[in-house]
Amino acid sequence: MLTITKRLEFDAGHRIPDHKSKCRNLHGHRYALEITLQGEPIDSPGASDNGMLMDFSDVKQIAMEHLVDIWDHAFLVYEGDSLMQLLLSGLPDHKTVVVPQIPTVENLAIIAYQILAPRYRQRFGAKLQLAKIRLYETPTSWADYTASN
Ligand SMILES: Nc1nc2c(c(=O)[nH]1)N=C([C@H](O)[C@H](O)COP(=O)(O)OP(=O)(O)OP(=O)(O)O)CN2
Ligand SMILES: [Zn+2]
Repeated sequence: MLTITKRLEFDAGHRIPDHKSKCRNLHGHRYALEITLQGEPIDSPGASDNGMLMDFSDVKQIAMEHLVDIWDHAFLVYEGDSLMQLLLSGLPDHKTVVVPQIPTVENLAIIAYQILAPRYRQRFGAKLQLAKIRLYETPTSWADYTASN
């Protein structure tokens, strides 16, 4: 099995509304997103991406367009966190992203996978698949979400 991994970083705010301790407070993280793709090297002599699963710049471009540019410097708020949504809606031009689950690193890794998997599939077909998303919330805390197949 052959995989490649591209790492991107972004900053975002969140809170975990029911948390027993400090994470119920508004705070932010420098998240690191590692995108792992599985497939076979392209065999197309003379092509720019010959010998690659996918050009790392294309891996990055897709993730930036569909996820990282949207989440970077945003506040990620759970759709059930109505108090927080009310507060954020009062801030003019605030960058808020409503997510369908509580924004733990586990749930954000799953959401990132669900957003990105079809994008890579659309551009590069069935020969390539998004095998894993690893999302670091802090340098010592992360979640992995792996394709089930
Ligand atoms: N399983 C999870 N546990 C926690 C999550 C989470 O998303 N999933 N999130 C938080 C907080 O949001 C925050 O990330 C604190 O995490 P923690 O690793 O405790 O951060 P610290 O900086 O305090 O950790 P160090 O041990 O100092 O590196 C809490 N738990
Ligand atoms: Zn946190």
